[in-house]
Amino acid sequence: MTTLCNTPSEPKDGKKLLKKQLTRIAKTPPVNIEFQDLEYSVREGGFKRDQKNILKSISGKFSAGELTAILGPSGSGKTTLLNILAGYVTSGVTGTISVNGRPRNLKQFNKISAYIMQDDLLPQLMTVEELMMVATKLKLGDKITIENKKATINEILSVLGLDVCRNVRTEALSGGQRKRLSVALELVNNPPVIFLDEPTSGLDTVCIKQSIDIFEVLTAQGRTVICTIHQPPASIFQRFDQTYFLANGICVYNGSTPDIVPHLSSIGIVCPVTYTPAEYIIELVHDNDKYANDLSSTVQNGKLNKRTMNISRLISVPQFEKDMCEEILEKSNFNFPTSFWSQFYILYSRMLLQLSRNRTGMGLQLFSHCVAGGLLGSLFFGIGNNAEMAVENFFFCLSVLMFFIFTYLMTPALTYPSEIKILKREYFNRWYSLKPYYLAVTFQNMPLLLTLGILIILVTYGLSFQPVEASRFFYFAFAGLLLAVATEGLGLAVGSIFNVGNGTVVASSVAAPLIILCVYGMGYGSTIEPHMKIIMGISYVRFAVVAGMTAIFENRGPFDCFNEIYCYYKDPNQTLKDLGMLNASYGWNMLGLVKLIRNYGFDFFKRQQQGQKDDWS
Ligand SMILES: Nc1ncnc2c1ncn2[C@@H]1O[C@H](COP(=O)(O)OP(=O)(O)OP(=O)(O)O)[C@@H](O)[C@H]1O
Repeated sequence: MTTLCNTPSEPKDGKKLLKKQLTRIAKTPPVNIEFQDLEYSVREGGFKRDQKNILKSISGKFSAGELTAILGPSGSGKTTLLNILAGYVTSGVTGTISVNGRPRNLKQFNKISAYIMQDDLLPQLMTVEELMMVATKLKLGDKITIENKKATINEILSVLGLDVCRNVRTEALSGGQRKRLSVALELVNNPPVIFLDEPTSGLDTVCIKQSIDIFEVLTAQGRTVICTIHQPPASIFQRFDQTYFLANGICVYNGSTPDIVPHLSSIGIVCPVTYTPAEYIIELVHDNDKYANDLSSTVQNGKLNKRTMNISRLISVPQFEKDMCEEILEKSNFNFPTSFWSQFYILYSRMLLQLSRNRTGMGLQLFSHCVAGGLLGSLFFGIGNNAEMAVENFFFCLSVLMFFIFTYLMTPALTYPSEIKILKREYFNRWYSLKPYYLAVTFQNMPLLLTLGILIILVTYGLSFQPVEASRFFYFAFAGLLLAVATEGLGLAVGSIFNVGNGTVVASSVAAPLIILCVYGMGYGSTIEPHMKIIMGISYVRFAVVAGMTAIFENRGPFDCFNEIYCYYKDPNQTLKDLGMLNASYGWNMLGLVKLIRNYGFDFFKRQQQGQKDDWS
């Protein structure tokens, strides 16, 4: 069966027999989405002075029980329309969007809809079943028993044809399996509305057919399934109940798929027999505003729906009377099904599992710490009690802390940008709130950071012959580890805001002034200008260096002098004085460091929230 322009399409009567059903998650209220005079514009160009209209006063309605395709040439605004309907983009949008006849309440709507984005980014190093279990635990909450959760997972995996790869890790899945897994993860809490951006891109025809089979199953159970799609093959195109065509931000067709050819004929456009209607419309309107405008006026830019038959797959929804549907939607409050600590526990366990499986990453970190430890230990070997090496002793302290800065600033700045996409998808689809995620991400690297941090401090402290006093070692190690934690927070902040390329530049540009400010006044510490002291307070590295130096130098006996006639740095306080660190308080500097950790972490957290708000509230 094909849907070339001269062949009739397969009728949609809602009675098509489905091979597999989702019985455990089948109940869902019908949700109809209507939009009127939707406009979206962005500012672009130098100084963002030019206004670009991406969607131009389009209207339309997508109903429950209908599989809808949004089609159009590249750049016509398909993804933009989906982003707006899903609530992912809200700023710069005008017009009305209503859900079941009422203005869309975005918080409620987010709760009842799922948005599967084009980048099917999935957490690495986890199997299909493990990911499904995480999604089920987060989305179904503690009230559902583990047996029920497992049964739900089994059913979804079976219907989506993923049971054969349930123990396969995500990086080994094929493109089609990854896309289906993205759908499976969102299905566990049975969203009545599913948006899919290009769910078939990069798949072969067999995989596309499998995906459409699944969408048909979901639609027939009362869901509203809307997906953007590039030129679909004939056999796929005819399986969509409704098509919404865009060209350059306007709607050129809105109606049932089988009605396209008669509609074109009625306005004098004869679709060649070798084309599918989708291909032909795209070719007609591509770079041809006249055709696009003419076609758009025939459907009043989406206000008119061209359909001559009932295309809904729903025969009736006996279990959901109208009032009941509204009640279900009303009750969709903003609460998460799991508590704060459950979310933290589930997310933290997932992060630890991923970390523990990243053997290469752990091996590299261990290697870099061992190499750096050996290098620093041999460079500063035996200087710890030598008065002539007092300045080198300061460099020793500085070098160990610099190692922490570069290691823990660059690693998250480079690795976090890909994580942030997973966070955006999961948070947008209401898997969890940001606070437990932030807490989990802050603590995720802690076990490794503490182990490797103590290792390098132990090696360098020992090889440089620093005082063998447990308290001094503890204070020095504590300053170094706290600096590493603060720096990792800063690295996360950079990684969450910038992509890898920009993040690298920003991270090194941030580190440079912090280090310059930290060593300012070296050698003339007692004469540092008051305003510079204030500016130096910005550098949290300075707090750690002062705390580290105080830990090693304060309240200790004189250094060994090999030249008895002139031994300037015999008194440890002389070094501290020349560095401007005499009488500095270890406690206050550590407190300053803790405060900055809190601020950097908080900024990161705020940035996440702000970013999400910009996008959809
Ligand atoms: N934030 C933005 N700033 C500037 N231009 C934008 C922005 N968002 C979208 N656009 C532009 O709007 C147009 C429509 O983009 P959109 O991604 O919706 O197209 P599309 O139909 O999904 O394309 P494709 O099929 O190639 O994915 C494009 O020209 C795009 O460059």
